[in-house]
Amino acid sequence: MAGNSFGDLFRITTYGESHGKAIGVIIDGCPSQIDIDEAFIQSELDKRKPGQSKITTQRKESDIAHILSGVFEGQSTGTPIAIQIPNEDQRSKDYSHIKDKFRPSHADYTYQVKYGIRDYRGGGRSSARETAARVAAGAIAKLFLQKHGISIFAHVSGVGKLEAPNLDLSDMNDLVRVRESNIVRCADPATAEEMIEFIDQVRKNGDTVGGRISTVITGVPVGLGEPVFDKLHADLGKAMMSINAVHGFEYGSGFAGSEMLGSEHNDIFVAEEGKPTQTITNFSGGIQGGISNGMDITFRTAFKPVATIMRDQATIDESGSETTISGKGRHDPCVVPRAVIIVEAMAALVIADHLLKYQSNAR
Ligand SMILES: Cc1cc2nc3c(=O)[nH]c(=O)nc-3n(C[C@H](O)[C@H](O)[C@H](O)COP(=O)(O)O)c2cc1C
Repeated sequence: MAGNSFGDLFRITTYGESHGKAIGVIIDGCPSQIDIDEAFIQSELDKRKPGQSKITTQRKESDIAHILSGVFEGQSTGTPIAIQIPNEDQRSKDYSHIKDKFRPSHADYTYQVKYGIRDYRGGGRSSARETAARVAAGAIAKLFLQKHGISIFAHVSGVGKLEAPNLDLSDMNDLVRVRESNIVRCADPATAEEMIEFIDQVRKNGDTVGGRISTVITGVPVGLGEPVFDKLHADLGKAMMSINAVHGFEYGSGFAGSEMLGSEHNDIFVAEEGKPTQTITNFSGGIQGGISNGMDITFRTAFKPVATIMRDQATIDESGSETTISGKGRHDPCVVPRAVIIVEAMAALVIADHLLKYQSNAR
């Protein structure tokens, strides 16, 4: 199975399946002398772990990160950092009823046809359990970026047709506090309440619902991103689209920009002596020509309603015969509350990779 690594200079390789012994990540290229705050890595994993609230899957995993290498006396040594997270609460028998069946809109059919073998227990490698390894690596990337004054904030801005109003992004600490004060991780408390109620209703109906995550990255200097294929937004797009269940990515004005006129959409420069050049608006989402322009980087990621619903559905089995399938066990009615931290992690990995390219003077 190819494609288990991501990034060029700040590079991760993840391994492990949902119902194997453990999942983990090897991080290559993390610079030396970064303070590796283990409590921070754990707090990031805690935001993704299952069983957090009534609106997430009830699988119970403590998701304890074990750092196996690359850290000495609390600092990165510049050698590969390996982090392993054991699997605990597998209940693999919960999946025996779908052993020979293909879940509609999941990865069972494509994996079976491509590889001729698949770990049906929770989807094996196609399970979003793999993303815990990315969150651990993303935490290391965030610690590296912190040293350079770069911060990332994401929150749930939409669930189904519910949409949070645009936020004032000036106080990131306060936004994180509000986001973490509600189980849906929306930084607008009134919308959060509506979202929670809606997701709970969907869950009681045995169904699932999609949602959107908005992200802002502050403190990125001018010049990150390569001008042709490895544009900063292209790499962010790949990172986001590599997350399970993601169906859409847009940066800056995104699809709404295509409905505007150039005279409305152009970001006008303001030059003030002694200050970095700014633009009045930021429809470019902080990236022009594939290169960061010093403004906040903004993007949105859209997640589908995930496949496993607690209802009977028509499907086919491995012999191609028609059959029915019904979700059993523990599943997420809406994945965005847990995906917020995955989005932040993948964004951190992209920015860390591009920051290293920028520092190595690949301009
Ligand atoms: C945090 C998170 C949790 C998920 N939980 C579930 C789940 O409980 N049930 C499910 O069917 N899919 C779940 N998914 C989505 C599947 O992993 C994904 O739909 C599947 O691998 C097929 O890939 P695709 O949707 O990207 O095509 C989850 C995704 C994320 C990001």
